[in-house]
Amino acid sequence: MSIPTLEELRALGAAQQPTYTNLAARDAAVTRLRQMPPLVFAGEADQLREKLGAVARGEAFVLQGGDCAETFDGVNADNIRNKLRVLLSMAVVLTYAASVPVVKIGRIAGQYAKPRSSDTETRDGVTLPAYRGDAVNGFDFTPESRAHDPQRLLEVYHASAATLNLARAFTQGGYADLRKMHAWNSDFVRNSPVGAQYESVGAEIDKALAFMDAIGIDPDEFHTVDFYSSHEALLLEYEQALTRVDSRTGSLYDVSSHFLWIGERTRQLGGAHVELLSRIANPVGIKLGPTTTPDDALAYARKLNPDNTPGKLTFVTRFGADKIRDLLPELVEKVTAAGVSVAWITDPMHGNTFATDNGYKTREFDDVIDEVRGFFEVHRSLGTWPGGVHVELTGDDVTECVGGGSKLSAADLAHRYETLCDPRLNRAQSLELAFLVAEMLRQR
Ligand SMILES: O=C[C@H](O)[C@H](O)COP(=O)(O)O
Ligand SMILES: C=C(OP(=O)(O)O)C(=O)O
Ligand SMILES: [Mn+2]
Repeated sequence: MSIPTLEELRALGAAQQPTYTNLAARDAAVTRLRQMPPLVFAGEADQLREKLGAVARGEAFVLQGGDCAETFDGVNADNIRNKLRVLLSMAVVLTYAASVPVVKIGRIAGQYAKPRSSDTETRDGVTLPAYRGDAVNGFDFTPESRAHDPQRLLEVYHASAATLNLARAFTQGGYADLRKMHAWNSDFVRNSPVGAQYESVGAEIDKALAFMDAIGIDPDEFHTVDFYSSHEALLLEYEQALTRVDSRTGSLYDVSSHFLWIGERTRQLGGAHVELLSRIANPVGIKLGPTTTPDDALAYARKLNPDNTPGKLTFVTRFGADKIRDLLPELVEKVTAAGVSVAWITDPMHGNTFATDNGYKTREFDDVIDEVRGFFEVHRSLGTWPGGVHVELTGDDVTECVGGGSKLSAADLAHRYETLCDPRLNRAQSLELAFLVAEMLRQR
């Protein structure tokens, strides 16, 4: 395998790309990115691929989550810690309540570029380029801010490096110690029912740990957590510049992240995104929306995982709660019958987005849960493994998705609607989802 050039990739056709006007500045940014050290090590991507192999075999479950769109402003300790805390808390609930190993992957440290339904946005008669994520342009509604700026690609690199550095410190340096899981949520245990539920899991785990201590078992796994990064591989300039030859093996790795996925809007067979990800050894995912045929899925598997290596390929289905029970069975049946090794994950967010009358893009918590339930039902009926969930969430108490235990209404959304793209589950809704999914897993 060789690294495809940007010219080769562009010739294949690539949807959802920025339109830079200053090509010299674009090329200078790419040249600089090529000199930057890797953000992740190839060996870590290999480890994740092996863990995802266990998922493909039905022996482990994936929790993948984070912002729809990370922002440069969001690169601060509180924001990163809050996101990690909610993800690790959810993982504890799933691991303990369902007794299944959980592979933890953040939509983090690189999730800065967004595909959009429309190239433009109009406000009060003024039309400007749509916001495409901090990797491309600014959210402020001015011509200067909305211009596509290649210098932002370097800022993505630095923001990702800072985020990963703190994530590594938190997960390897003691904060994620299982003995401290009570402290992670102590502030909100008192005023929410799901907090109290979390506290009772914590108490049970404390008892189990005390018992193991007493008989002299103290494994490393209790002190540190294996945590991986992921984002949508959308911007060709960025991902190609960070695709490198691994000196150990001669294989190619995209060292911008451990796991990369291809989005629903850029999954053209024969297109640039599928080509680039077919060349790398990282574990990769592909989002599959309701128009995906079984033949498409088989073609993706041949192209992205020609050796049929378990863990190399993840199918992330995002059909919508109203479609999953009708459309998923045929896909799973034909892929399984062809002997294709794949980890199946559900994204119960992107097929369930709607706008409220008061103008907010939102999702209904019950629809999200219903899609996960449909995903479990289909896999259970076919004897295949429901391998994980992929969710948009934040560690903060935002009001972006309606419903959940606190019954957020459309009128409540104005209170703390902070996302720059899609609505995320807040901290309580995320933990509620974890308990409900743990229950579904337990019934296997
Ligand atoms: O996560 C991304 C969104 O689903 C995608 O960007 C489409 O959003 P839009 O319809 O607001 O453009
Ligand atoms: C754009 C996204 O999803 P999809 O490609 O499935 O629409 C996303 O994950 O934010
Ligand atoms: Mn999204």
